Amino acid sequence: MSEFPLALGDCFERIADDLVARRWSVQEQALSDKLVGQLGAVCRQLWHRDDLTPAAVGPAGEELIIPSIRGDYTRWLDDCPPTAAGAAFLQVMDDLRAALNRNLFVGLDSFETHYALYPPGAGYRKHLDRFKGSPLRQVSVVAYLNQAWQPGDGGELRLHLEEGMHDVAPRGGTLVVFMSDSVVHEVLPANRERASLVGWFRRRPDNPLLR
Ligand SMILES: O=C(O)CCC(=O)C(=O)O
Ligand SMILES: [Fe+2]
Repeated sequence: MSEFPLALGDCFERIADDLVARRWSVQEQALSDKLVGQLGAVCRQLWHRDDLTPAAVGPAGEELIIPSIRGDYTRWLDDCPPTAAGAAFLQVMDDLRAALNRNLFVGLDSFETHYALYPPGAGYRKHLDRFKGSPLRQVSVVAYLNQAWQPGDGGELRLHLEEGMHDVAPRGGTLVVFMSDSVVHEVLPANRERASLVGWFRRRPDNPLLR
């Protein structure tokens, strides 16, 4: 049994069902307080030690840093000193990947993830996560690391859906999962530091069915 159990045991099946039915899923309290506390502490420590770098927009080779479009600071988990919490998060994501492959028949074979910190006032304008420079991204995941997030703190993830807009508060433990190629979304500015782990499940480059 992991040191960091998931709070909700059946959460992966519900995520898979939601993705089939409507391409997005929000699961509150999916990660335990302990795991959120430790991952959040790592993210904030990286931030306060100046170990996060301004995130760029645009395709590979043509990246630009434009804080009015995207104001977060990031670092790949793979590029951080290993921690038990980071390993536990990767294990949870691997279990989710297996559940999605079982239920959606999508050959997801790898996962990339970075810590992200939005300073107060920073956001990320409307975008899709799959674009020319990252054609292999299939499914996006955001795990929020903000304990005691209050209504009025801002920082919502706004999903732009056919049925209208849907805002998600970045409360610690909430997991948001959506199809990278079709769910347009944006991050609204917050009044306080907003920490998360953002990741993407990728497909094998050679699967013609998934193009
Ligand atoms: O932090 C979020 O709520 C979403 C972040 C995002 O859209 C991204 O990094 O691509
Ligand atoms: Fe995004």
